[in-house]
Amino acid sequence: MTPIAGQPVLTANEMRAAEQQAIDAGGSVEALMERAGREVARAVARLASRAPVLVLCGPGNNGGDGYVAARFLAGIGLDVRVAASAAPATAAARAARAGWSGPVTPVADAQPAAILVDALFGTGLKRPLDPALADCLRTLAGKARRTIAVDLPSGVTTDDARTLGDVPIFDVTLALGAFKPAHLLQPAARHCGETRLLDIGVDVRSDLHVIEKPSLRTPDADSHKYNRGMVTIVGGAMTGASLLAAEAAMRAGAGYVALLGGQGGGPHALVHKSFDDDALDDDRIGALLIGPGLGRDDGAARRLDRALATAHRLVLDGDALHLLKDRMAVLESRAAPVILTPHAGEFAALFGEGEGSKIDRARAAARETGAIVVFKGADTVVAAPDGRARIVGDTNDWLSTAGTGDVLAGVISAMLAGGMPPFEAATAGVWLHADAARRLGAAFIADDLAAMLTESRASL
Ligand SMILES: NC(=O)C1=CN([C@@H]2O[C@H](COP(=O)(O)OP(=O)(O)OC[C@H]3O[C@@H](n4cnc5c(N)ncnc54)[C@H](O)[C@@H]3O)[C@@H](O)[C@H]2O)[C@@H](O)CC1
Ligand SMILES: [K+]
Repeated sequence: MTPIAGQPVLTANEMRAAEQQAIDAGGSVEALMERAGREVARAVARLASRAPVLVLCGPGNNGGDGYVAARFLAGIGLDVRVAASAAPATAAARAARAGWSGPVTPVADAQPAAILVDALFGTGLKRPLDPALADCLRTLAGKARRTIAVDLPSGVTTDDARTLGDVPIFDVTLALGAFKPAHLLQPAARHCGETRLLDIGVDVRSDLHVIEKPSLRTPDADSHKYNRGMVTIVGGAMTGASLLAAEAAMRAGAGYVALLGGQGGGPHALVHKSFDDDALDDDRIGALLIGPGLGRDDGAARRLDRALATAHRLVLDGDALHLLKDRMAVLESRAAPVILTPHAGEFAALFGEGEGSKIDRARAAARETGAIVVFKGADTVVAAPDGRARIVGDTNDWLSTAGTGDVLAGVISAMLAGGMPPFEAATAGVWLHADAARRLGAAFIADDLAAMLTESRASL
């Protein structure tokens, strides 16, 4: 089993191309399938603890993997039964079927077993499952003690991570050769349960990766508050949100955090200033954050216009994104980097529903604006205008509470002010935010999250 952090994520076509390269380099589909099936069998054997296994095989190569896995599992003495939804339709699947010496029953006649292995469809799924087959899959999954999907749960789309119909929630999904978007993006990801990556000997590359632990500079004898990074936050109607962002920026490592035009409060280390040209024109500002608690009235719009007119590196969040809708053209004219941190609603308001997966949409928005786009959610995606993208691998659904977005905006601002390039700053911020949430576990509030950043930052 390979750790998830830093791993490349491939679409169905990219995976096929990678497999083809392995074949062109002297391999064969059959050899890849043999390896995939053997790795699946190893993983299933560990999960099965010698309980009876039912393998469901589809017509394609996913089914082929199922037949090979069944052969290996029987070879180590497990009680294995195989049921097929259709006859094998590829040469490799036919060869795999021929290698299975036991009986094959129709899926409709299959008896439930403690361990269910779903090898019906993988990256080749084209349409919803036939209703009768989907029904059998749900029933057999419901009666199993443990459900394991080979490559992908049958019924989820690989690239845009949709569910076609009522797909069971699996306990474990064994990703073959590489993670695919469906393993990470919602709603498909939740149907995968715990995803484990199996190495099938295919060299995989992508400009989309799971976010990994960043490497950050620690302060040294030459450090002072300004070269650690100065974050200036533009305040507004709701001071609490600005204060959460401010505390997060400090605990993520910024050397100096100032709040302009706020209403007081927050840690003593936070510097309060009025919102005026002097405060904004300070060229020591490493990142200017506007949006958390800004409000949406004319005063807020004036503050945003003033912030956009500066030459500072900008992080735009919350209300600033709402107000940005009428000001998109300004982004193109800015020389200094901009990071946008929309959640789904803000994203749709700015860029529309768009085409394709969340990754495709984030990439298109980054290309269109020239900004780094942090498309937030349980499956946060960070995209750069040049096509690089990262996706969070470590999620905690307890982050769905008020103020956690303000905390993220503060962390990203601290990374940007500390001198990281904007794409790296955004991904490092998302990692720190997720790490703090992981440390907190459950039922935390945004204030706890901001406070926990000290530990996350210290762990790097
Ligand atoms: N290509 C390769 O070299 C390798 C592929 N591997 C496996 O192969 C899988 C991809 O194989 P395939 O491209 O054959 O695709 P799948 O096995 O996912 O399924 C494709 C087959 O199912 C049919 N189909 C699609 N949706 C259907 C539906 N809703 N109802 C009924 N039939 C439907 C298609 O017409 C086709 O016959 C991967 O997920 C992985 O498990 C592994 O064996 C490793 C090697
Ligand atoms: K499957």
